[in-house]
Amino acid sequence: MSRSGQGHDGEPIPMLEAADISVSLGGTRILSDVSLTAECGAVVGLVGPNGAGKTTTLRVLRATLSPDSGSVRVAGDPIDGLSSKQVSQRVASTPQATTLSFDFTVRQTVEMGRTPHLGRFERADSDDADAVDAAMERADVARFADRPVTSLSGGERQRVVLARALAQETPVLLLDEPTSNLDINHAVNTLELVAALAREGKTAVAAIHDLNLAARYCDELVLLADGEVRAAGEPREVLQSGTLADAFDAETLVTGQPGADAPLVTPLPDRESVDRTVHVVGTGGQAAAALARLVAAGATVSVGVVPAGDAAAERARDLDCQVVTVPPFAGVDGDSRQRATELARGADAVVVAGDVGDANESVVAAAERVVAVDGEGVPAIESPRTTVATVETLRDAVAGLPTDGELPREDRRVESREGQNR
Ligand SMILES: Nc1ncnc2c1ncn2[C@@H]1O[C@H](COP(=O)(O)OP(=O)(O)OP(=O)(O)O)[C@@H](O)[C@H]1O
Repeated sequence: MSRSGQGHDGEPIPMLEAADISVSLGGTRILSDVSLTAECGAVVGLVGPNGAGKTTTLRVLRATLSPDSGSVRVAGDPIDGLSSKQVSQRVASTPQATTLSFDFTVRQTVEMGRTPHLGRFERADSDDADAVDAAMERADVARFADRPVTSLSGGERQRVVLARALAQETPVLLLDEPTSNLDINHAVNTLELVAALAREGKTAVAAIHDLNLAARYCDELVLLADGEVRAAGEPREVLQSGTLADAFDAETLVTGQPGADAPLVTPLPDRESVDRTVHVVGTGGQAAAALARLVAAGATVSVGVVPAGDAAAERARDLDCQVVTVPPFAGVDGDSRQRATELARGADAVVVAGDVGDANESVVAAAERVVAVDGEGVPAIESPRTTVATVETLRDAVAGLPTDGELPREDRRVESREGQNR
């Protein structure tokens, strides 16, 4: 092993590196030119739909499957040049299905993790016992130590196989769906443990189905679909609606996780996209919620005038919408009002939500059609050009609008004033 951790050029050697891996099984191409790099101390998440090739990639990384082409290096050394014992001194893995069918106790099962450190027929010593105890403690299975593994629940067994991998004391951990059977508390604890192990210097590659847990706990993600890498990088770079639509064939809304610097992916029902341009006028949480719904529905959304830093302005920025902002407490200047008015005039509809403010009166007045989101601060406007909706029904209200205006502009102005005065 290249213990210095540095190559000849002074660059750090990745702890695990796969380059251009291709695999065919039963005559079918399963992986095509898959590459990934896990630096020392990193948690890399493998994400992607069922059948994408995550488990197959992990099998190649732990050398239980030889690729047709491509190479894997562990700490700089080609894995195919290592004996199986050497591989298991460097790489520990947990399988996807935890079928521990033999009637071993939890302790005996975790002790199996010490095998790569023992000579043939050599007995475990106190160092081994300490490693087993520590592993059981960290995976929260010490209290089951003397129970047969077959008596444990699926989630408890999953933690036992993690303990077995930890007892192996390898620099690399490969985890296939480590949280699939776990309740949310144990899922979070398990990934917190993986993150803590990484901070202590271990390198982990984990196949994780839950994109939000993956986003929160992985330094980097590799998105696989149809055996190919579709995106790789920091979670924020990888988890984007367009990329996810392509890989999962599903509509998602990507926003931010509360209390964490990580994206939040919300799957959305598979419905036809709303092909409308909408200008949102309003501030606060309700306007932010309205514009998120509209973006998720496929509408082209602009926002404003809105004070910079307002929830609606922040959400618009997150979702890459055109937004007209003014500095907080600065009032609306003529130029900003003019730009927002043009956006409203060019849109199929203006959606008013949350606190609209007097300064936006002319912006609303420029609208061909208005959808008022009923709620605190928004009057239930009634006029031929105005539809009232809730945030929940907003998508259908906008989808149902005609794209061609039917009302002459003079009428619109009158109705607008009526609407504003109530
Ligand atoms: N031995 C095999 N022979 C033929 N096809 C196989 C074999 N093993 C796996 N496959 C196929 O390879 C593809 C990738 O499987 P893999 O288990 O790597 O996907 P995955 O991303 O881990 O999926 P999941 O999220 O459902 O666990 C699947 O279509 C699977 O059916």
